[in-house]
Amino acid sequence: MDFSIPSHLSNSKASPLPSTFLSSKSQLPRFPIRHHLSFKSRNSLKKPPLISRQNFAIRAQEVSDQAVDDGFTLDDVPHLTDFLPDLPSYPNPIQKSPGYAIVKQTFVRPEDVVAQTIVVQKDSPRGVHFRRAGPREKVYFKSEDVRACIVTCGGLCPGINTVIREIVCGLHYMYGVEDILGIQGGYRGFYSKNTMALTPKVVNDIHKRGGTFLRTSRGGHDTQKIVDNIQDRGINQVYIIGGDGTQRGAARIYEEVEKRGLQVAVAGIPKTIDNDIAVIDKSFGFDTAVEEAQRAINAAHVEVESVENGVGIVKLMGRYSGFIAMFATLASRDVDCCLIPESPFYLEGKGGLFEFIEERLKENGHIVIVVAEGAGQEYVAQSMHETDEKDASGNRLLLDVGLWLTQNIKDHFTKEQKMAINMKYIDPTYMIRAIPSNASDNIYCTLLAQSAVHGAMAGFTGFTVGPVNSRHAYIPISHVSQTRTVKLTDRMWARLLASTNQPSFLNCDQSIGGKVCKDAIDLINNMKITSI
Ligand SMILES: Nc1ncnc2c1ncn2[C@@H]1O[C@H](COP(=O)(O)OP(=O)(O)OP(=O)(O)O)[C@@H](O)[C@H]1O
Ligand SMILES: O=P(O)(O)OC[C@H]1O[C@](O)(CO)[C@@H](O)[C@@H]1O
Ligand SMILES: [Mg+2]
Repeated sequence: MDFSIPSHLSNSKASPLPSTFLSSKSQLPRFPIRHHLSFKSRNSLKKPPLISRQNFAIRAQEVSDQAVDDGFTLDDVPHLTDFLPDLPSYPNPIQKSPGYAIVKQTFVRPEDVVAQTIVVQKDSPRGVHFRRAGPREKVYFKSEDVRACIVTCGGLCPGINTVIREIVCGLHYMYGVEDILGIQGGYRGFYSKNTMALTPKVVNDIHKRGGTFLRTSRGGHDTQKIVDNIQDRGINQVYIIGGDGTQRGAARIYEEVEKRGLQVAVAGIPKTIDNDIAVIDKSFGFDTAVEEAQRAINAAHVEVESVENGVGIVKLMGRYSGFIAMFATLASRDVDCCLIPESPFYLEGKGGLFEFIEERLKENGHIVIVVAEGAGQEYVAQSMHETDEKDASGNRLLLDVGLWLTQNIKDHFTKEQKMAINMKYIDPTYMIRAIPSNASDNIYCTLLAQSAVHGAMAGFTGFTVGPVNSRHAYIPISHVSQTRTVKLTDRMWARLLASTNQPSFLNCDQSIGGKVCKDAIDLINNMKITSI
């Protein structure tokens, strides 16, 4: 095992690091390293040696006294040697693979990190950084000893099959791994279904299909049973593709694996159609879904502009986050109003939706509204029989805001005999996620899969891979299991309002809309101003 300090770090002249990275005394990198203590078991484990890995020479505790006050933090991911300090390493076989043999810089430099915030001011602290993803000089598995498995959990998303395919091909063609198992039907598949052998031949065409080749499910996460099964089957690399819930489950698996001291690398690949995963730039399949949503919006627009007083409503996915609706609206320019879960709205009175619809109908003869499925749930609940139904994973089941909105608009205009309207309601929710990924998502999926494979082979564990400011990084799982929502105070929402010229629903004069407006204003006042 090579725990020595890389030569370029022990010699300041040869170091590629800027001088501020280096301590004048030791010439070691002065990175304060933040480990994820949310993985509680870390504390109880034996401390690794001072210089524990090939990549970063010293650990947080030891560098704290040397750390320069430039606010640089490495938000590090765990490594197998943290709890298996005597694990041997091997030269990375990738340098002999046909693809990489001629690459100029085959390996990611150990000190390469990715900044979480790239817009900074001259004097601002350097901030949080993540390890850059990619192949490392040393690996902690012999190819012939690897027994990998792949599991997909949660809802569908374009590109899952591409990720599966590229994990299999990446393991096989880059690292010569031949033993790869598919876990079928989500987490519960670990202990209730047979596995299937995955080879490049088996997965060759699957990226052309929507859905997941391995099938999926919600619920059924039993950490003990899953890790028992991993142990019984001799699996030592686990690739887990799924959303925020899945990543929380992956964190539990990692913790248990560490507790049992198993040489098992746990790698998460973030998947969600809602784009609600924190830290990463964007989730795969999101662009494909937004593109597919254009077809529904376009259909609504064609319908409503061909009739008198046409009102088109398109319901799109987005349980707690309105990213699909927001981006589909911005992309389309046929949408007059976009309603998302994060932005409260109201129907009646001044500044309300009815008033806006009437104005647009008078002005243009038609209107298109995009509504995210999670929008306005509290109002729907007031008029429908509220239930507290949850899916198998514990996610609240949503009431149908599309039908509710359609009915309320119809009632308003017909009952009050204001004007005869022509309502067209389109609900393409599942259609936008059940398709194969587009070209750019396919490439993105390939990068995610290959980065995950490099990370696991290099012995990293308890990590999720994803792009942060366009560079792929290894991110502690606990970060990405938080739900990201649209921030009304970010410029992107302002851009949408400027594009549609829809009401912001912040007029608090009316009694009917008053509570909702007040909530919205309170919400905005309590938000930190950020920008995109
Ligand atoms: N806190 C948790 N601990 C352990 N497992 C969890 C946790 N939350 C969710 N899971 C498991 O993760 C799997 C997927 O969760 P969920 O159905 O919420 O989908 P998701 O991964 O969030 O994807 P999406 O929301 O995009 O459909 C389920 O099998 C569920 O049991
Ligand atoms: O497949 P199901 O269980 O109907 O889930 C639908 C949900 O999954 C998502 O696509 C992803 O969380 C949501 O947008 C949607 O509410
Ligand atoms: Mg989720």
